[in-house]
Amino acid sequence: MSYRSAFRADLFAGQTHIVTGGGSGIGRCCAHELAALGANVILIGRNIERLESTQAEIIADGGKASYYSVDIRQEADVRDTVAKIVADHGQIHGLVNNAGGQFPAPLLKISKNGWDAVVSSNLTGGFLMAREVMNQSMREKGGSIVNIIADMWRGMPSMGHSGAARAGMLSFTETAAVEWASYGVRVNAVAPGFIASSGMDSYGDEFANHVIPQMRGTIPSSRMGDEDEISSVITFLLSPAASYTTGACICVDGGSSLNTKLFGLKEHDRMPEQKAFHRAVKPMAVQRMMKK
Ligand SMILES: CCC/C=C/C(=O)SCCNC(=O)CCNC(=O)[C@H](O)C(C)(C)COP(=O)([O-])OP(=O)([O-])OC[C@H]1O[C@@H](n2cnc3c(N)ncnc32)[C@H](O)[C@@H]1OP(=O)([O-])[O-]
Ligand SMILES: NC(=O)C1=CN([C@@H]2O[C@H](COP(=O)(O)OP(=O)(O)OC[C@H]3O[C@@H](n4cnc5c(N)ncnc54)[C@H](OP(=O)(O)O)[C@@H]3O)[C@@H](O)[C@H]2O)C=CC1
Repeated sequence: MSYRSAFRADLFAGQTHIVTGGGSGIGRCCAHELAALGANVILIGRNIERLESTQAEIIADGGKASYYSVDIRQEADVRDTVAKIVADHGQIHGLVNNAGGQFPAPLLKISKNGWDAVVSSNLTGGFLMAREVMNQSMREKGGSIVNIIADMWRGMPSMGHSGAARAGMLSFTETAAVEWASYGVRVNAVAPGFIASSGMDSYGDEFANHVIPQMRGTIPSSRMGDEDEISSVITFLLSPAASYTTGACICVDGGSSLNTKLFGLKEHDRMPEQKAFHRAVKPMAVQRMMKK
């Protein structure tokens, strides 16, 4: 198995975990990590080619993976797909609600359809997946759900539709954690900061050449995160190490959500040796996945 996880190799042996958006970026990386830890991984997304290719990579690495193509915004399709997954694989132990995305635009340039497309991708879709997994497996057998949100604290300028949806997803996480605790189901969230994922490449040249360098200057850790740094926290939350953790949100952002925009740390505030130190240090010290 080529994915070098920080966790014990048989952590999820005999378990089935669903990763939405598992064909690319953070979801693909997480699918690799869960498979390397023994899980039977179910990949969900719309683009069959990407799902097929991630499945093939995992199988080539000696892991178990299947995929189901579905748009998480379509209620009946989500219900039928979860039913198929349960029929094919039995109990669902974990759900990673990672699928989502948005387009950069100021509020005044967002049409109703644009708003709805983003809110349904990042809020309604996650709710539908969680409700169906709960109704069709977890309410009988327990499980763990991890919702991926974003750094939307104090607003998300230029991505206001996404910020509103992610804030909603955090509230959903907290409500579900309370309502579903007595079923043995834990529900937590992970809020990534700026992660150098394949998804980040989808916003065009202006974003890559101007917005990303500007954002990088506001990150106390002086670098963007890597996909595996999100995946390891998802893995922790799915695992028994987090058995008393529910309704929590872990920010995985190199400190960026704490850096005040007014008088906060900027790139030019750092001493040259501090910059070099921060760039050199990455806790796990290995780049486990190639970005795709
Ligand atoms: C700081 C970074 C933090 C976060 C990083 C990440 O998340 S990383 C990576 C995460 N990955 C990604 O973000 C992946 C990339 N993102 C996506 O795939 C899309 O943003 C999506 C999720 C909305 C797709 O939804 P969909 O296929 O249903 O969309 P559709 O094409 O059917 O259009 C529906 C409506 O939206 C409108 N509209 C669409 N684009 C733009 C635009 N640029 N401008 C203005 N409007 C736009 C479109 O015109 C239409 O409205 P209309 O004309 O009928 O009034
Ligand atoms: N990278 C970053 O810095 C950050 C990322 N995030 C969030 O993390 C998650 C993963 O992002 P990342 O890996 O970077 O980006 P990607 O664009 O690579 O991943 C998004 C995935 O979601 C899937 N998806 C999107 N909409 C749907 C849908 N309606 N139904 C089913 N699948 C869908 C896509 O697959 P397909 O197109 O095949 O359907 C794709 O695999 C996203 O929710 C993202 O917004 C949050 C904060 C920061």
